[in-house]
Amino acid sequence: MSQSILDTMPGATTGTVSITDSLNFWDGKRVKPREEKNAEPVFEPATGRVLCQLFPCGSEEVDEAIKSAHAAYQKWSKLAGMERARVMLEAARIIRERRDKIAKLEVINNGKSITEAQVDIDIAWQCIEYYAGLAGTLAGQHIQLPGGAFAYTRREPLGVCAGIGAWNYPFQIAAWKSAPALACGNAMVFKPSPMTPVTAVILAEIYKEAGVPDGLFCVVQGGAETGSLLCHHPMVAKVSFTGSVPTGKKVMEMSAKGVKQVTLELGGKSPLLIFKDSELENAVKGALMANFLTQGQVCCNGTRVYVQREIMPQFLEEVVKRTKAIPLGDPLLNDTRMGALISKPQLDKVLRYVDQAKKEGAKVLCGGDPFVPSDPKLKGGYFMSPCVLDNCRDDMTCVKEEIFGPVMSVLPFDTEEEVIKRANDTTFGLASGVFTRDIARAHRVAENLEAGTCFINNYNISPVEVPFGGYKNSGFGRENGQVTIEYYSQLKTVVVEMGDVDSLF
Ligand SMILES: NC(=O)C1=CN([C@@H]2O[C@H](COP(=O)(O)OP(=O)(O)OC[C@H]3O[C@@H](n4cnc5c(N)ncnc54)[C@H](O)[C@@H]3O)[C@@H](O)[C@H]2O)C=CC1
Repeated sequence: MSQSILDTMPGATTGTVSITDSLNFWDGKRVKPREEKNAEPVFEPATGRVLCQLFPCGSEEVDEAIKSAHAAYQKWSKLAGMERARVMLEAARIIRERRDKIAKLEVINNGKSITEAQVDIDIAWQCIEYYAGLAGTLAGQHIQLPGGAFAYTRREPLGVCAGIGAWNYPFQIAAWKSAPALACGNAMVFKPSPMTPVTAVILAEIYKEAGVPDGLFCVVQGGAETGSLLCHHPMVAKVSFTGSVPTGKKVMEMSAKGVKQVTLELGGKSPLLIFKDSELENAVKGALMANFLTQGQVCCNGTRVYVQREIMPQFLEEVVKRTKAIPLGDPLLNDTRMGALISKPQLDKVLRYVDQAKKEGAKVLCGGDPFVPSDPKLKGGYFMSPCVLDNCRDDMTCVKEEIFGPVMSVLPFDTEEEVIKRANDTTFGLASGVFTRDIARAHRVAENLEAGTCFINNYNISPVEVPFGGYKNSGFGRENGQVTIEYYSQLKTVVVEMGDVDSLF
């Protein structure tokens, strides 16, 4: 039981945890893999040790999970919103109570710093609490028609929804997808990234403990194959996906075959515009928040930092000073602010981007190297020093492609008109940001940037009340906020005749 792994967390340190519990969950319990074949090792990023083995679910297991979700859906969808809310609030309470233990387990599997993981878990329970609050408000409309006839609409769930997650926010993504789904009366089968399989099943156990019907939130483990089984399954009504653009396109294609609804939360290469009238210290802090959370592996990061030419020297001096001072190392230590990247291949990929940037003429002002902490147990970890690149141009690879690592590209600009054009010259459109003291400019820039979010005088804050999602290739549909109810429900119109049928025939 998860209790046991969570209960070992208070004393756990980096490099000491192994997980042998099975990581699938349906019918209200952990389920052993049917066959222990095609095992994939799951690593602890801070040490490079094997944390556990992942056994991908095949078609029979996926089918079993979906059927168990469907049975739960039939019970759950008949409850009043207020009844669902009560169970969800209990789940939120349990998460809040175990927050530090869950955060620790998340760090061991993901490599991010404990301070950040604690925030992630807080955002997860807040999201469940928020949608619990909305569950009781779901309602339709009443429309009067001629002759006393009338119509009304019912907001109904979709059925079994599939959630497919990325590895950068494992527990939080599972909460962001399941909370609105469950609030609307749906069930969910969730597939975490095969690199971070460990905490979604803790969420499943907590929902169960809070009182959801068995099967309401299931976890199937696996990679692309298991994910495509979910997308193709005829009993899945909707797929909500977080991940890369190429995979998102495949998910949409597969879902189209069954006319399933999709929400796609994909990658980005977001611009951050810093005008010369900005409060410089805040702008610098904003640029760090826009680039270095979760070792830079954040989809909405503002990795193209456009700085107005007049303030470039002061900005660079301050940003480099603060970047060099980021405490890097054992992610379970409270003082650490940057941990390890998710995997060796991801680390190598990010380092290659830095090399490529140098070849194309960028100047490394700091970082961009592999980092070996002095603690011997961290020698095999996937660490690199956070990097600031100067002398960047819009046509460079590091400015055009999503790096998904701690690499900030800084570019000079002269005018507002010019920088908006350059900022929008991308196929992505997830987020954007602007620092300025000029209130009219701030709103004008926000209006003109082609992105799903624009942060004014801050960056990367994501309160659960606020919708989150992309423009252009960064996807569509939204997570968080009231609007997400629309993406997990459908409207039924009921038309009521009060007189005789006026037939044309
Ligand atoms: N917009 C957003 O909210 C976020 C976007 N991302 C994006 O995700 C990427 C990094 O995450 P990864 O896990 O490497 O992305 P990925 O696209 O490789 O995988 C995402 C998920 O899809 C699954 N998957 C892979 N192939 C599949 C297929 N053919 N059918 C169904 N499922 C499949 C994976 O197993 C994983 O669970 C980055 O590009 C990043 O920008 C990451 C986090 C948040």
